[in-house]
Amino acid sequence: MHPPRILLGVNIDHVATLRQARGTRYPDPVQAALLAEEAGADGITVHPREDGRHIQVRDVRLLAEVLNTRMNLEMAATEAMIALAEEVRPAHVCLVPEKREELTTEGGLDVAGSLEAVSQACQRLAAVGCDVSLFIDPCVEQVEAAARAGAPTIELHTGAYAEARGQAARDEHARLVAAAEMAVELGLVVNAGHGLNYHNVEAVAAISGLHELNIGHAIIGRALFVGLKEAVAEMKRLAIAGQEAGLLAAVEDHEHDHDHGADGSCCGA
Ligand SMILES: CC(=O)[C@@H](O)[C@H](O)COP(=O)(O)O
Ligand SMILES: NCC(=O)COP(=O)(O)O
Repeated sequence: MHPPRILLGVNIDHVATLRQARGTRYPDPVQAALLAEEAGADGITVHPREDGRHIQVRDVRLLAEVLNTRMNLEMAATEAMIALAEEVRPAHVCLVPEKREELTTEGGLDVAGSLEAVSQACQRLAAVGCDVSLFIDPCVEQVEAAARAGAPTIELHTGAYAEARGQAARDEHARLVAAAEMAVELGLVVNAGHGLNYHNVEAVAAISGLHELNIGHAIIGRALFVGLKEAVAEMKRLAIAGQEAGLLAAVEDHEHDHDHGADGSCCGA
């Protein structure tokens, strides 16, 4: 059976980065979100940081009123952010680690090391109807902890894969494959994101069991040259093409195993 088409969540943080750089009223991330939806975005992701460097609380409140798809609110599990989520009740909340001095999210949430606190945050958010996801590194320990914390969804941090080259990139890809496989076995919904771009997205979309990719920086960067709608549509085409290629490769592997025996012996002719 063909799995559901992979979804694309568009992160619009960096539209707000440009606005905040001058303290102007433009470009407005809310306008960007509506255009991204028109171009085929399946959801809109925002990450209001504690230091207010891009997305503002005003943006989150307005988006909650006007979005036609779903909001994925990425946030640190602080009291202030949980209160905001309880107020606006986004469809999805993704809990992420946050450091003021970081340029961008450096690693995944240490769910294994803070199981009690993460479980409590998950319960509070689920109580107001949010589907909670945990942004974690692709490692077995964190995937298992996410399942124990009671989150229905994880988002695998693809940053290390995106930054690696050559054999290191293949190794990081293999970690993502293994983490996704384990998460699916544990009954989790599996998303992925961070640092994905027009060159590396297909290999990630090809990973079996992925539900959604969340992509921002590369799309907003490309939008400068081709327009936001085209940038979103192009990314969506690549994600779907990647998923199709992954499915085809899985069928070919299966046929190869059938013809040759899973142990390599030949049983075809
Ligand atoms: C959690 C994550 O991977 C992204 O949302 C990322 O944090 C985008 O926001 P920044 O660019 O502010 O890191
Ligand atoms: N969670 C990842 C995300 O929302 C987008 O990250 P990036 O594409 O801006 O690196």
